[in-house]
Amino acid sequence: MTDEREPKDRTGGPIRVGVLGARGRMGLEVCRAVDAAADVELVAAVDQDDPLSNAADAGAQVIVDFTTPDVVMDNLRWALDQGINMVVGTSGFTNERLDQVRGWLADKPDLGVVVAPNFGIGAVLMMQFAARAARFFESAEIIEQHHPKKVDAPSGTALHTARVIAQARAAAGSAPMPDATTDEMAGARGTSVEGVRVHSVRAAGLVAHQEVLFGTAGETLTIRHDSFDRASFMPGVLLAVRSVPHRPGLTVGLDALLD
Ligand SMILES: NC(=O)C1=CN([C@@H]2O[C@H](COP(=O)(O)OP(=O)(O)OC[C@H]3O[C@@H](n4cnc5c(N)ncnc54)[C@H](OP(=O)(O)O)[C@@H]3O)[C@@H](O)[C@H]2O)C=CC1
Ligand SMILES: O=C(O)C1=N[C@H](C(=O)O)C[C@H](O)C1
Repeated sequence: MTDEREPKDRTGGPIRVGVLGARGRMGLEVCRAVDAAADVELVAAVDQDDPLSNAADAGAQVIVDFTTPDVVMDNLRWALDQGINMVVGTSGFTNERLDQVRGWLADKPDLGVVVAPNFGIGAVLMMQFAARAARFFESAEIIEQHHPKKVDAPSGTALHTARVIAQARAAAGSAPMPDATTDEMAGARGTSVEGVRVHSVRAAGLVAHQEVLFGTAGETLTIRHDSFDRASFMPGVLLAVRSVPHRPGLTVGLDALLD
């Protein structure tokens, strides 16, 4: 996936990349990864209080956003208005937000946006395996674990996983999950995302981890993914940066890029 023979931009030069959230945990790692790859070039590193126009002025062809859920939609709108493709890792994407992005793209047929809840290849596979397993089990619960500086809960990955499990169960006509709880302290059963219970753990020492627990008569299946280092996300980010100039419209998740 980091093959340097990948197509570069249409002029044959390196793809010019701007990073938003460039001084954050992910942004710093993305700047390093872009610097280290021969077929992409870091032209702008923008963080809080820097003008977004730095990225457009530097001629960015792709903007990578790892900021916060409260500013990412404004960043997206701005980049599309500037005619710049976007790769978005920032969490907070509801179905409504995705529809809004599709609406913005409707009159920009040459532009592409990739929104990926998780750029870790193992995490993408974990979500695919969970979707495949969903129809075979009566019960499914998600336990996500992250570092305590994470601002959102549940994680974007957990929300996406819950949605794909719910879709697979609906398509299979699965019955509601068994759960006789009637006496519950608030939060004890996590939160329900489209009928799938999600539990969020925050603890020092963690990076990004998720278990999907399936159960049915006499057996359970646990699918677990661990990111121990943010380097785990970089092959996926670079894959999206290389792909997005050739993928008009909205791509959600890395699945289509890995086929
Ligand atoms: N899809 C994936 O694979 C992954 C997604 N994420 C997601 O990425 C996001 C960022 O995570 P993380 O790097 O840990 O968070 P950080 O808080 O470390 O980084 C966010 C950075 O964005 C900056 N920022 C805030 N507002 C703006 C703005 N308007 N313009 C430019 N920069 C801005 C922040 O500045 P300041 O601190 O000064 O406010 C900070 O430097 C989160 O939503 C997280 O869930 C994280 C890992 C992987
Ligand atoms: O904030 C993080 O760290 C992460 N955020 C993403 C999410 O919300 O799922 C991806 C990964 O879990 C790391």
